[in-house]
Amino acid sequence: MSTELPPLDELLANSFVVRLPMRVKFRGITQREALLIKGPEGWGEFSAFTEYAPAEASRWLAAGIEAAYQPFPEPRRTSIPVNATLPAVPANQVGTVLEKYDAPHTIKIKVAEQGQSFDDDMARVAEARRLYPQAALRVDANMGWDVDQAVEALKALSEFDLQYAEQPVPGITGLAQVREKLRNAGVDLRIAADEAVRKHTDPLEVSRLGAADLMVIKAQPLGGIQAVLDIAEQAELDVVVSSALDTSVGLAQAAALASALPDLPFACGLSTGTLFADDVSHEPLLATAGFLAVRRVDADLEKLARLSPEQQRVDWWRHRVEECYQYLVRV
Ligand SMILES: O=C(O)CCC(=O)C1=CC=C[C@@H](O)[C@@H]1C(=O)O
Ligand SMILES: [Mg+2]
Repeated sequence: MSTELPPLDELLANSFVVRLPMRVKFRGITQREALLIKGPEGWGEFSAFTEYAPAEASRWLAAGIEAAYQPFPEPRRTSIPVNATLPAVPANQVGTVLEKYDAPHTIKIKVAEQGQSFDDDMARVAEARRLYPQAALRVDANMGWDVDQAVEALKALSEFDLQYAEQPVPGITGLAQVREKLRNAGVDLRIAADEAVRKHTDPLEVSRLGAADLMVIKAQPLGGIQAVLDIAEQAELDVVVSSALDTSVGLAQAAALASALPDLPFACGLSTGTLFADDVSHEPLLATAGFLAVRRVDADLEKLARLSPEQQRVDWWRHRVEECYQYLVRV
């Protein structure tokens, strides 16, 4: 990366910190912070989750720099099928949350949330199925189960006809075990790897070991469009592009990634703009009837000013850029 890195002071001079309010709690947060970079090719986003250490967060910075300084790749498609994302809300809120998405054909439902029970998951998925009988449903446990819990839970949830289950347990071997146990029990449910790809030192190990059926790939966590296209090319598994809960600027980069892949067999998790109550552009990247346009998104300066958090958070993000930049210089 070091040869392509712009000077740090140039990056900082063109950086803007925002905090977006969310309509509904997701991943334990109700406000999403991000640092946006204005570059010669357009806007880029750096929004590694605040608990991530610099080594991991630096890949997100590389992605933000790529978006601001490099053109997006030649698209193979101009519109991307996307899934609605349903946070781990109580069953009686499922309708209200999903109503915000325009005619979703695919819905990803969070399950195994800390502090909740398996009955909560069953009720949430049952309600989504009742309201959207034709939709493809998938679940994401974010590693919230152990192997036995996952097998039991997924056997029961399969009743609702699931497209796949994302990262039911931690690790790569755990995924392989869940997959095999489900097969042995006669449950033919695809397993997708997410954290086992984006948080692993080698994102391709899942594929090499055949531990899952699908790989979730994300532009920011994996270091940008080019890095992910390389991973996808080497992977022997189907890939699903997903968001990193980015603002519309980051979603545009993720949609550009999806637009450049040779095959796009599954709807992408890029409808998360709907989870925000406000965004960085007057033309946020939101799906229409389950499809997202492939286009650059420019942040609006008036919005950026209005969404700027207190100075202490601005300083924190700028310092984080400096720390992550040092990592990228060394790579
Ligand atoms: O894939 C989607 O439908 C939306 C994106 C999404 O679920 C996520 C975005 C950001 C952080 C992750 O915890 C989460 C995921 O696990 O896939
Ligand atoms: Mg996931």
